[in-house]
Amino acid sequence: MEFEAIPGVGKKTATALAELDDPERALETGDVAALSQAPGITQGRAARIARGAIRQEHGANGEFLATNRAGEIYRELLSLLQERTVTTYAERRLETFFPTSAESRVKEVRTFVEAAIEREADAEALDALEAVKPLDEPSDVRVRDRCLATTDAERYQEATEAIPELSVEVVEDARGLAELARGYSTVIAIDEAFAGVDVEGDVRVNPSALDEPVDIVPERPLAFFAANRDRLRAAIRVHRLTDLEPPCDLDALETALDRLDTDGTVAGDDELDRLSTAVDDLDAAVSTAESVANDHLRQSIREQDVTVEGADLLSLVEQGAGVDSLLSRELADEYAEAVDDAREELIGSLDLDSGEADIARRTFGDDPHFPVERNEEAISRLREELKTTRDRRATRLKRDLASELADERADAEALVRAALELDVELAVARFADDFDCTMPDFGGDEGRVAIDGGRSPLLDVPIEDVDPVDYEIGGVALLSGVNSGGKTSTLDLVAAVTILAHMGLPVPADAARVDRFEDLHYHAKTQGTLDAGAFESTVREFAGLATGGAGSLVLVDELESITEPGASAKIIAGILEALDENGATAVFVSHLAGEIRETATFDVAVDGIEAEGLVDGELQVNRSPVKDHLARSTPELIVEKLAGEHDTEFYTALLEKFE
Ligand SMILES: Nc1ncnc2c1ncn2[C@@H]1O[C@H](COP(=O)(O)OP(=O)(O)OP(=O)(O)O)[C@@H](O)[C@H]1O
Repeated sequence: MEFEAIPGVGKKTATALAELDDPERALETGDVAALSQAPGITQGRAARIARGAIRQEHGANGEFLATNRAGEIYRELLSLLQERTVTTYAERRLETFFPTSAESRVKEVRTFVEAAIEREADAEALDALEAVKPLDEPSDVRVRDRCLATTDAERYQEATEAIPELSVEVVEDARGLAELARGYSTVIAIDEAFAGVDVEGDVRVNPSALDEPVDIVPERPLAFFAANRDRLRAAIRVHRLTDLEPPCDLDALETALDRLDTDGTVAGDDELDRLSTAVDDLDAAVSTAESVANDHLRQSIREQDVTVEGADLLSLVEQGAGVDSLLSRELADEYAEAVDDAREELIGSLDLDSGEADIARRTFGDDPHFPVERNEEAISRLREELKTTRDRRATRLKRDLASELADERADAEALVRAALELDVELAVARFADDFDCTMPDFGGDEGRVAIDGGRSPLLDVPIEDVDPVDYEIGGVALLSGVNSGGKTSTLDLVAAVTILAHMGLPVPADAARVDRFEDLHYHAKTQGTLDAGAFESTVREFAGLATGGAGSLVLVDELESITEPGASAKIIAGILEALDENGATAVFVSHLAGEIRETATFDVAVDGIEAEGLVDGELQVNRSPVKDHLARSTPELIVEKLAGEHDTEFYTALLEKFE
């Protein structure tokens, strides 16, 4: 894939993307988490890149949102979707949904939505989602007791890139390897030429080492899984709590994670724990055993009546023998018992196996002595034996777990990706549910929008208080109506439904048909009369639309305030004529509908939002515009109300002026 062909992707970003494992997949699926793994790319930037890639793939190059107000409505809708996400991933991923006239893209999102709106999740699943984050690659794994060695500069470069966790050393020959072996516990020579060399120390020749990184650095998968343990556990929980199909055996992955400590070492192995404790407690255990023997012996001596015949005593004294020979002669059994006790104490407290116990027994010799003394040499041997067995076991466990986890890596990534994508789906599902949405009929080419029971999610009233609106547009129309009757809100509703439909998303209505438009021009109400310059640029803007607006949906709110009413009506009539001629679809909200209709050279349709009457001085409005009907205005209704209440000629005369 030519990354630089993606809109918004320059040389630097293209190089960063190329560093990813599978950038094509990430771009195609809008996987902002994977894209943001590329150096220097944030999740926000990743969303923009993914959007560019989707545009390119579907030929969706034109900007659908042609005006500021259209862009604002899109952003408000996007926020409503984003508010319903739990993860930052889903928030950013939703930014890859945009309105477009490209049918294939709309179809693609509609397929996604069909599955998404079936999704359900309870509070517990949403809570589990909180802890799901894109997986992180720990960058600080350094292994200092092992190194790679080569004689070749190119191989050196290759090795530093393939295995950055280890130092790579350049040597001249086998002697260089021997020197390295003095500084590192293990040296791995990666050149074929070293095959068969015999060097002192742990020097291994492995020309294919760079292709087997897990064997060389089991710390890599261990560090990866240790760093991501909580995220993976959360993703496992999400799968268990929802109907997501897991990509792997969840129990097996969980068990493997349980065997891993946060620092990347293996946990939960009883034998390794036994050996580690034995090494740590050895000195203390020997001291205790020694005391046991001495206490025992002291007690025996104290309780013993030793009778020595005079001749024997004489011979002992003459030989210069010490009390030890007396001990050996008279208390041999007691001594043996005391030493036995000490040995059993040592073996028992350190929980030694039979081989280790044989060495441990030598800690206390059979020759009687008082006090009983330990044999330092035997203790050293026992310590060495325990340490070697412990380290060997730790290495083996590490390797086994590393290779098991390395095999699980792709599944683990898929697991987290699925959980994060679920959050995107759930946000769409909840949006659809909260606003009672339906999938619109999309794709006709008659320039029509028909909304049945539409409820604008952008209104300033709670959704349950929104009056449903029916409105159908096609061709060019004026929308008249009472003050605060809901004209602007109707334009907002048409814009929102059109934008959502062009995003491929469900719309807040009982039913809707939205034809395909090239773009949406929505002009918000102009605030106050414009000065000459601003007036000129507004007219110019509409001139562009009037000539090139075929296929556009044009929504304009009260353009009349750009200049004085008489001139405004003429200008609006002229714009409508041009739009009508080139086949655009347009709705212009105006209080001058009557004047514009009279000025226009074609039969412009006028729809109206009308008050059904006044109840307690409050307007009762039918929010759905009535077709081909110039709505009565608010002042007229007030006069009508006064005329009804007071039977005076003044009010009747005023009322007649409106007829
Ligand atoms: N469908 C609806 N359901 C409930 N309330 C609505 C609806 N439409 C509009 N409203 C309420 O009426 C208020 C006025 O609506 P809006 O601004 O759209 O009227 P307008 O006809 O454009 O007013 P103006 O003539 O002043 O420009 C809104 O702020 C909202 O509170």
